Amino acid sequence: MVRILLAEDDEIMRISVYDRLKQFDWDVDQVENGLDGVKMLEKNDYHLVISDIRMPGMDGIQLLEKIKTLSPETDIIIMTAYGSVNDALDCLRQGASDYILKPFDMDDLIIRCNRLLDFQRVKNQVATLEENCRIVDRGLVGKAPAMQQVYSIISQAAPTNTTILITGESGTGKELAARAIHKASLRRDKPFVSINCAAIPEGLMESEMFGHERGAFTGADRKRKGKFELADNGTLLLDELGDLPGPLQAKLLRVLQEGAFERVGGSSTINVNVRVLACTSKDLQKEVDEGRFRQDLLFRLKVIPIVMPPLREHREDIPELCNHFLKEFNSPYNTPFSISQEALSCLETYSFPGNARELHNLMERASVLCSGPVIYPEDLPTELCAIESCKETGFNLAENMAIAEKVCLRKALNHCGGNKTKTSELLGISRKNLWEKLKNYDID
Ligand SMILES: Nc1ncnc2c1ncn2[C@@H]1O[C@H](COP(=O)(O)OP(=O)(O)OP(=O)(O)O)[C@@H](O)[C@H]1O
Repeated sequence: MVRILLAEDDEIMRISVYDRLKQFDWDVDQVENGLDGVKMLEKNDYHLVISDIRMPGMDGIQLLEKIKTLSPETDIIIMTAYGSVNDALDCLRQGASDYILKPFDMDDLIIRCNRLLDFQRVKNQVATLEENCRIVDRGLVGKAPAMQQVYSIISQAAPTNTTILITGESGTGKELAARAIHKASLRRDKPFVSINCAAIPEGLMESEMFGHERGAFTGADRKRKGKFELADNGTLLLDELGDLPGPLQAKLLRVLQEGAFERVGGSSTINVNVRVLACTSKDLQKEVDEGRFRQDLLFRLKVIPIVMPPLREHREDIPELCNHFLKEFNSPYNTPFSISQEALSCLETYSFPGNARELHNLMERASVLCSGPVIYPEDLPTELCAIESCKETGFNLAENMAIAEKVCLRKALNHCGGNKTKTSELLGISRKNLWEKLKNYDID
């Protein structure tokens, strides 16, 4: 529902604007001065503030400054008398969205309100679309059978409202899978909200999840919606669920069963329609056996389980993943980044304890350190290259020297932008000698 704050000291004016605004399906609060306006803004979220400039105590200009810090998303319409247009222009410069000269036609004010509210709606839609595009761009990649199994469960389960528990080692793409489920569900145009149960201190977790009323605890100077309310009609991802403190597990179970909860410090029951997805890299059955996790909650959550495979179990996806990750990084060369076969063979023998996230980070590092658009073994951490070079050559000195020579030639050539005359000068060898070496090592 649209929420509007009206600040005006002139009672007749205030009541007539209030009555007109109330004819719409808008929730309107009214105050007589800026100080009371600030108090209301600290407690509530407003789409729009309509404020007079001249008011006792705190005037409209000071109120405007406060709004810009307390609630930068809120639009402000300034009401001003004909003689103080310059003040109104100052307000526009300081971030007011519009002004209206008194006396005004109420319909004129309503048109201005609607224009700003429409613009807010469009801005929100654009933000949702951008977020969705970002998710599509960063979708799950991989064609290996282990990944196909994941896609198949996602496509069957996504259109339902069932709770899904996604498990797997760190970096295997659990959060991406959760986003993919939301994107493929009927809730795709509604919010996707996530909360990391491991990153928030235990004392704040309940308020993060369920919100709080004003004064619920020291420092709660305004009421606040929790993630469950923010995700209403959409999807809520409980990331690192294995770290959810015991008392909250009981409250979560109730929301999952009844769709209802109370804010911290509140007594009224709030009903929500939220699809819950949960991720964890912990073995929840073990957590149950050791008394840290509720068995009934685990049963409720794992109606449909998805297990993300570790990268070492779908190595065949490494080349596709590399190219997918490399697209993220802007190449300063004329061609986009790509990876050489030799670098791929280094990666294919590595165990990847950090899974696809580690591969992503390796590609980011390589894209910064490489001296051309192609990633070679020397752009990977030395441990990885060492594994590969020893695998191929053992400890034969001549063969290891040849690898070093090849790396040096390629780096020098890249450094000189492919210019062979400059490269031979840089290396201190003749152009003919360089040409022979390049041919010998099959370097273009
Ligand atoms: N199959 C995949 N396709 C594309 N990118 C992937 C894939 N798996 C993981 N990633 C990438 O790896 C990184 C980690 O992914 P994500 O955060 O989803 O993993 P996670 O399993 O939730 O990790 P954690 O348990 O540590 O939170 C991200 O950059 C993600 O884009």
